Amino acid sequence: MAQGINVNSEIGKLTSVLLHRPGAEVENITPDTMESLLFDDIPYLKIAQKEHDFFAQTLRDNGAETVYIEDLATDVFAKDTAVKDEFLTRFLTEAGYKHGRTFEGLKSYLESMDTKDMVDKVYAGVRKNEIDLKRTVLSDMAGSDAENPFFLNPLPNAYFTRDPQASMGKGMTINRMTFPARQPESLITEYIMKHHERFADTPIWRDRNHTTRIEGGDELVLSKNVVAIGVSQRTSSKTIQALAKELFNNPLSTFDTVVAVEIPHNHAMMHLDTVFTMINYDQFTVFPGIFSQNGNINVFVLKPGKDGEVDITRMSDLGQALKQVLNLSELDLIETGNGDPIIAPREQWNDGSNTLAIAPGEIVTYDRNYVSIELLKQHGIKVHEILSSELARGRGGARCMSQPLWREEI
Ligand SMILES: NC(=[NH2+])NCCC[C@H](N)C(=O)O
Repeated sequence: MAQGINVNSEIGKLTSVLLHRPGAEVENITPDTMESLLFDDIPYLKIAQKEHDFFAQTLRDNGAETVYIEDLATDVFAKDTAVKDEFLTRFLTEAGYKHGRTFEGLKSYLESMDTKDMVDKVYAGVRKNEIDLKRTVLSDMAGSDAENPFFLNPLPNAYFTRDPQASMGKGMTINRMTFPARQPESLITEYIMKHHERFADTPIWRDRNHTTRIEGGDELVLSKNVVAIGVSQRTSSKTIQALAKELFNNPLSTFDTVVAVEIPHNHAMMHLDTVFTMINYDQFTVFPGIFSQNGNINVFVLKPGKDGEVDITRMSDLGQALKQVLNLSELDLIETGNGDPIIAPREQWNDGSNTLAIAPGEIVTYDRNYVSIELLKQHGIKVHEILSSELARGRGGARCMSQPLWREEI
């Protein structure tokens, strides 16, 4: 077991990675809640779990330790009941229950469980018919609250462990998530980072106690010095500038360049890593739909300025910007679906651009995107294909489902 975090690239050999095995939360999605829970369909859980186990096995077979976030949370809460108590109070408060009978009822219900069951329940959600609060309140009988069968909503996006936090160098960002459906996920991260001995002394570049948003799918570590961050549906430009300032001024950080890439703000491309991933020193996947007709895109290069401020240079050529910040003479941008107007958007929708590099030039990706896979192979990439019928319904691929904790240096 490696202590702490070490992620100085997107491509260094992956030796430890954080996952979450999809559980009962996925079966608590309904047609009515699908949209607010950020799903496009309801996955068949049994198959989703098989697919996820196959993914995890692929990572282990290739030398990575797989660490399950639900196990880390269980360690933390089982070890210290005061921490567990504080967590439950905050979790319930953030869910809208500050005190009173519902708060007390939910808290004692969760506390009565074995810690692992409690953690599973936090992910799964709590239905109103699970506990009898012996109360008569209007909100149980009328209005939108009455329509919701849950006291605590499920967290079905938790298997996308990439997003609630992001490893960056020796540290981490713990993210303020955009949508309520995902906000509780990073509270769990906060408790793990604060209380698990594995992460003692890990610097936190930015915590979740902000009103401006950022999600891990937008945070790419291109090198020891350079991070790329998407300006997206989920990550605001304000957050990027504030994070850049922190990274440039914190003595524990090695980063001196942040590249902000503005992408379309929509559900199909909610994060930068759904349209762009790094797969080798000088090779990237890219979805051509992010460029304007003339091939341009808004790219901003942030550098340390005077008096701890940030200097910003605007560019419009992604390739040019990448060459400049990474000191490359050549660059290979490999287009999802070979740039075909039908195949590219279809394969992007099913995360064909979303690859997880496990070593330079070696990636894990969904099997269904066979046109992109063939092209990647032609460009010399070694591809490990994983099963994808059910997992893909949540709109995330191999990179979204993994949070690297340790990568070897490149
Ligand atoms: N890193 C990623 N691209 N994650 C994908 C997350 C998908 C998830 N359904 C959401 O909308 O939040």
